This record gives sequence, C-alpha cells and structure tokens, in this order.
Amino acid sequence: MVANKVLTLVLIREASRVLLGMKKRGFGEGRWNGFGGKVEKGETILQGAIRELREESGLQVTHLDEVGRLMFEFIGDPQLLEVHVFTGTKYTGVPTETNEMRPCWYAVDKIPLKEMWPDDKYWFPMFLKGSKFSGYFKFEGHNKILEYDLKEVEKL
Ligand SMILES: CSc1nc2ncnc(N)c2[nH]1
Repeated sequence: MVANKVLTLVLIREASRVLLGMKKRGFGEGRWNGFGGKVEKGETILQGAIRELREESGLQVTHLDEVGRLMFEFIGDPQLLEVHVFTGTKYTGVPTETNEMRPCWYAVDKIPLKEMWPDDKYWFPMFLKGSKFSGYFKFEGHNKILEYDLKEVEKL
C-alpha cells in the first residue's frame, strides 16, 4: 500500500486577476500552474503551501484558505497525488522569477487553460466563483484524462 503523495497548489488572486507560474523544469514543465509542491516532514500542509509560494514566487502570505482537494491517479503509478488547493489575496513582495517558475498575472477572463494541466478547465471555473470543490482525475500520461469526477462542496 503506497501512501498518497501530499502536494499543495496556491493560487493568489486579486479582484480580477490570478497569479500563475510557468513551470520551467520538472513535473508540469511548460504549463502554467499554481505555485506549490511537496509537504515536508514536520510542517503542516498549510505551512508547506506558504513555504512553496515563497520559494517559487517570492510572495509572502500569512494566511491562505483551502478551497479545493484534488486526487490524481496516473495509470501505472501506484502513488496517488493528493493536492490541497489554497487561495489568498493578501500578500507582500513582488512576483519574482525563479529557476523553477516564471510568474505572470492573468485576467480572470483570460486564464490560459490550453497551456495548463487538462484538469484545470473543469475546476478553475469553480475556483473563480469562490466555490469549494473536491475532485478525482484519472490520467493516462500527462495529457489524457480517462475519467474524473468533481463536485462543489460546502465544506472540505
Ligand atoms: C498533477 S495535475 C495538476 N493540475 C494542476 N493545475 C494547476 N497547477 C498544478 N500544479 C497542477 N497539477
């Protein structure tokens, strides 16, 4: 039995724009993503999200709200990804390019969904509406969704 790999995904949002990062290498390279990554031993999921945001974008936040939970299965890989999606609006710092990520603000009506992970087109509208959501996506490779289910929820 392989434990889930717990990951974070942070979407910083202002009234009419969302901060995304172009992944420059590694998992998800070439796609606009949220900021995030693995949760380390000894830190909570929230602390991991805050840390990864700072490391990948240069932004500092004191508070994030968890707005979504996404499970990902990749055919052939026994380890499920358990992604905790967070959002925040109050931050300090300026978005800064790192060797991992190139940050860019996108207007909420111009989210580059075609250059993002294929699952985003399903849950991003729920995120933009301010809904909480819970979903499961079964991928074949990194581009094909074989099946999924996704629902808005009152409480995560
Ligand atoms: C593994 S599937 C996945 N979807 C995603 N959407 C936005 N940012 C990510 N990092 C994402 N990962």
